[in-house]
Amino acid sequence: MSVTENGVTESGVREGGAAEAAGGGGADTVTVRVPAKVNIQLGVGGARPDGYHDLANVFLAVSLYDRVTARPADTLTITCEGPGAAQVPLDGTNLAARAAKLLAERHGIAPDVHLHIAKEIPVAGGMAGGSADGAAALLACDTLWGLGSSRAELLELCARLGSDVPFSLVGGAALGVGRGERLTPLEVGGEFHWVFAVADGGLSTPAVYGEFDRLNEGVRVPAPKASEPLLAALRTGDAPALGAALSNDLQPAALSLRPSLATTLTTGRAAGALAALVSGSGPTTAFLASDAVSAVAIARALLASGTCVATHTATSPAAGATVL
Ligand SMILES: C[C@](O)(CO)[C@H](O)COP(=O)(O)OP(=O)(O)OC[C@H]1O[C@@H](n2ccc(N)nc2=O)[C@H](O)[C@@H]1O
Ligand SMILES: Nc1ncnc2c1ncn2[C@@H]1O[C@H](COP(=O)(O)OP(=O)(O)OP(=O)(O)O)[C@@H](O)[C@H]1O
Repeated sequence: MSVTENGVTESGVREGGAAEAAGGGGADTVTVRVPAKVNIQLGVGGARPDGYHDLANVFLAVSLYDRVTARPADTLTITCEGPGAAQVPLDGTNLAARAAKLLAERHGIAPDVHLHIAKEIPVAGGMAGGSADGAAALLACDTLWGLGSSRAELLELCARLGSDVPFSLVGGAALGVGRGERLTPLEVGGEFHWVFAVADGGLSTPAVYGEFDRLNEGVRVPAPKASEPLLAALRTGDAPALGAALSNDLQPAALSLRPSLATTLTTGRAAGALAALVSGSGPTTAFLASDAVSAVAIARALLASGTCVATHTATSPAAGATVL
């Protein structure tokens, strides 16, 4: 695994101390594991006056995880390792840092903590990697500082950090409405197998929503609504039916900004995927497989095609943020 270690304080001063980057386990450290998500339906309405879009967002957590370790420190510092770590900001804009500050502020304490992020979730990939780290940091700091916040209190803070953050805390499957932050848990009747193809470089979520608005200029975008056939397929664990019902209203916008993703989608379908779609705002593409063996074959074909830089196989549902 490639490792990038950069200890930087909130004011941007680089620290030494790669030793800070150790995993959890000791009495003074708390490690939280947190999953990535794929949107199995992303229904997007027209732009709201506040710049957000109303969604019918069916989230599914997948077994691809970041780990966030919190340990006491003199000031708030962040380190990050793993693929894409060089693209992760280590200052106060990191969602994990923002989470620690928000929680500390709520309790009138100083956010003096070192947060180490072990990253597996693609950065700026449409799989809610930053959101996952925000949710994980909230739970890790709450545990480290012995605050005992309720689930409702944590969810309220998650929603302030970002639209995807509440789902990273709860995991499983859920329908998100409003800007995606108001969740109703969904029943999942079986295990689903996925392949994720990581693209070269990321896509900015606001840019993809902006492209959605541009493509829909002059069009009356209907209010989004969760698909009944999709929810039924999820409930019964029926992979072919789920494949037939997958949809992402942001996909045309992501493909418009990154046309090469169309070839990745075609390659995965040709390799036996039940269905293929862009994950959230992209550019990661998601492929539903009929079983674990097929998933490995699809991942191999995608990598061999050169249309992506890495692949991950994963299953769903996966548990939300969990203290290890
Ligand atoms: C594409 C998704 O990942 C699907 O789950 C999410 O909708 C994005 O969620 P997120 O990254 O947590 O987004 P936020 O941090 O809340 O918002 C970032 C930006 O995305 C756009 N945004 C986000 C959510 C939403 N319902 N409508 C939007 O238009 C807005 O431009 C916003 O300023
Ligand atoms: N902990 C973090 N991990 C990754 N990126 C972060 C983090 N904190 C802040 N960022 C910033 O957020 C941007 C988006 O990264 P992120 O990995 O969350 O994208 P994403 O997975 O596409 O998000 P989403 O699916 O929620 O729209 C990055 O380009 C980076 O500048």
